[in-house]
Amino acid sequence: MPDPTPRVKVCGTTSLHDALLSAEAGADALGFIFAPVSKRRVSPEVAREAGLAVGPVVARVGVFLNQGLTEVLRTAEAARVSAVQLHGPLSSLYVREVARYHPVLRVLRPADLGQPDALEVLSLPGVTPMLDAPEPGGGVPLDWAALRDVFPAGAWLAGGLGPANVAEAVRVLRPAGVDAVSRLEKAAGVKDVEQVRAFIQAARLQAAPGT
Ligand SMILES: O=C(O)c1ccccc1N[C@@H]1O[C@H](COP(=O)(O)O)[C@@H](O)[C@H]1O
Repeated sequence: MPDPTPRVKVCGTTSLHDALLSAEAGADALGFIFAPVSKRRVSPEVAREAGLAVGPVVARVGVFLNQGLTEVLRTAEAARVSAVQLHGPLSSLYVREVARYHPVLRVLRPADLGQPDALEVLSLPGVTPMLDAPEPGGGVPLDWAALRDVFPAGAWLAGGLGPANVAEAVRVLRPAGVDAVSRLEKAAGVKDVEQVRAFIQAARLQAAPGT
């Protein structure tokens, strides 16, 4: 039986200080956003330093939005991330190419489910789907009940998750992992330690047997 405890990713890490804060709070993965449009954008150099500091176990995920293949591969290498998260309307060929070099979290919107390209992505080795709202980093939750019958096995969940609602999301969809950013901040790109701790605890609470 698969482990019902979701992995927990804290995204939008922009400093060494916040990387250590999230790791000490128990995060399984840290997200580093390299999308130029993001108010949480971080340089590969800072991501690399922060990623090295959290030790061998915490995953470091480079987050990209509709960026060129060469840019993604070069940035991921420079930042020494352990996985890549891909947002945007990307072909399955592109996703497959990135997955030759890095484990991939491929972000899909609910409307993508059932589309031929999304189905192909779900079958690619080394690619894990993540369901997110149409506007990444927007803090808007998905309709979990509506997704219950179509949520892909082994998928991660993002979109407006925070300490107050993550346990319910986990209860409804049983995702393999959860990911959040905007509800864990005191300002854009700056973590709120209480929210980070509470998010990680709440995500794991509902996973206990019998709940
Ligand atoms: O947060 C951003 O600025 C961002 C920009 C570009 C791509 C992804 C981004 N964030 C991702 O958005 C989701 C959920 O965010 P939220 O919790 O709803 O605020 C998460 O996967 C982040 O990695």
